Amino acid sequence: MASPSVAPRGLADPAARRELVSGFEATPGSGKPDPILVVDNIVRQFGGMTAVDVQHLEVQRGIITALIGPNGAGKTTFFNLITGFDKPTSAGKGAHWAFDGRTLDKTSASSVARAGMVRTFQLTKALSAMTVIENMMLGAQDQAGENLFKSMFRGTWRKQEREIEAKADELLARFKLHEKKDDYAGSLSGGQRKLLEMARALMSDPKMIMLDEPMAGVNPALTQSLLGHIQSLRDEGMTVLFVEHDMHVVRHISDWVAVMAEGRLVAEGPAESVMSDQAVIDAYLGAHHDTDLGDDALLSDETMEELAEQVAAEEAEREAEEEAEGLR
Ligand SMILES: Nc1ncnc2c1ncn2[C@@H]1O[C@H](COP(=O)(O)OP(=O)(O)OP(=O)(O)O)[C@@H](O)[C@H]1O
Repeated sequence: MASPSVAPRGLADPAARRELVSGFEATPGSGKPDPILVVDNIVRQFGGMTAVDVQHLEVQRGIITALIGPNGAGKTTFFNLITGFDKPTSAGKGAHWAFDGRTLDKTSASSVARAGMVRTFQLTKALSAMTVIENMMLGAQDQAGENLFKSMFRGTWRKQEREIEAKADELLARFKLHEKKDDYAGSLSGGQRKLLEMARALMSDPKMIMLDEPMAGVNPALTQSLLGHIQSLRDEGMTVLFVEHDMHVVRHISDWVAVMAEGRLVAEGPAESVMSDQAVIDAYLGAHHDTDLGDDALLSDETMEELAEQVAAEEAEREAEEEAEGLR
């Protein structure tokens, strides 16, 4: 029987997730009971330097997996390779990866997205010069590709456009960006940009969303809201794979953690055990000595509330200043 493409809602229950991951072997490349992504022999060299050399990785369907590792470990290059934005040096020489049972070895980036594996993109200069809703519509176009093009000729374009716009409106409301709909994306705050990047990726109803540093440049108040959004996607049955440097965030939301160092997968396991793994500590310390491997106390509700209050006070101050300027 074909495996379901979306995980059962049962994984919204933390106890069910703990039970599921407790059955995974905490070793690099370990097998998973229902992997949505299976990667074999992905090597990428730049000149004589091996940036990525992942022999085997399985990503379990329906949970949040974090991909961590020190600077230069190869995480972004790995994301680029499996989403078709770069080509492995091992292509044709044993490189193989499959998503939801479908081989993606020779697949273009747009076909990977259509298969349901969608990554977020940082807002480039060009995207920043477009409005929020235009970004959302473009997100749909990226993913719908040929089908959308064909439908324009079939005369169903208007209907489809209306449907897409309705979906964009719904997502913008969910991510509290609706009031910004007609603003330029470039005018959004760091956190709002991250929300837009996520909303844009969701326009294609992905099965797995891949987030590259979703918390970078986000203020503490929005961090909590972004974390909540990521968790709700998982609770609705989506698989999440994310690269993140902030270990507090990794500890807070990951169900499972995979660690890369010098291009290789060096550890896998639940966050707490991975972060006390000697190979992981060595990899981080070897790369840079000041890494904070995360102290959960800093993410307590009380701390988050304090930070949220601080941010609210700063925002109120800024608004008052802007108002005063407007009256002048
Ligand atoms: N286009 C390229 N040409 C040459 N070297 C590259 C290229 N892209 C990446 N590299 C090198 O490959 C290695 C892995 O880089 P990558 O950006 O994938 O690491 P990363 O784990 O994402 O790092 P960070 O956490 O700092 O973003 C680094 O040594 C980087 O300098």
